[in-house]
Amino acid sequence: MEKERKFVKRIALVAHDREKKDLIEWVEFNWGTLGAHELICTGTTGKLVEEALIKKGITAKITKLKSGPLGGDAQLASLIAEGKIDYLIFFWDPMEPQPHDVDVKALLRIATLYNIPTAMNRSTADFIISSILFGSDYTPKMKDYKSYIERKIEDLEK
Ligand SMILES: O=C(CO)COP(=O)(O)O
Repeated sequence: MEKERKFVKRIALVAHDREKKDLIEWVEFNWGTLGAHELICTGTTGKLVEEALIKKGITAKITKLKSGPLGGDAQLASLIAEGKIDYLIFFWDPMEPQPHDVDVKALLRIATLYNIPTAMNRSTADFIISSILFGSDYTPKMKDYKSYIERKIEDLEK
C-alpha cells in the first residue's frame, strides 16, 4: 500500500475563472497520465473538470474542496502543510484582482515553503507532467527551519 502511495501522486488543480478553459483542456489532453493519480481541486474548478471529463465518457474521482474565495485556497494550503499534496497546478489570472488575493498569495507561499512543484501556467504544467520525475518516488527537500522554530523570543527572556 505504502509502495503504491509513492507512485500515485496527489495533484492539486486550481484555476481562476478566465483560466479554467485552459486547465480543463490541459487535463483532457493529459488524462492518459493524470487518470492514474489523485486529483484535488477547489470547488468550481473540480466541478467543471469533472463535468468536462464526463462529456468525454470519463468518470473521475475528484476531491472537491470549497470554492477558492470561500476557503478552498486556504484548505489547499493546509493540505500542503500537512504533506498531503505532491503537485500544485494553479493557473491564476494575472489580469484580474481576486476578492481572496490574500488566500491566493498564502497558497503560493505555502507551496514554495514546502518546495512543492508548482505550475502557474500551462507551459510549466507541461514540463512537470512530462518530467521523468513525475510519478517517481520523489520527495521534495525541505529547508531546515529548526533554528527558526527554536528561536528565543526576547520579551519572554526578561
Ligand atoms: O479561486 C480560486 C483559486 O484562487 C479557484 O476557486 P474555484 O475553483 O472554486 O473557482
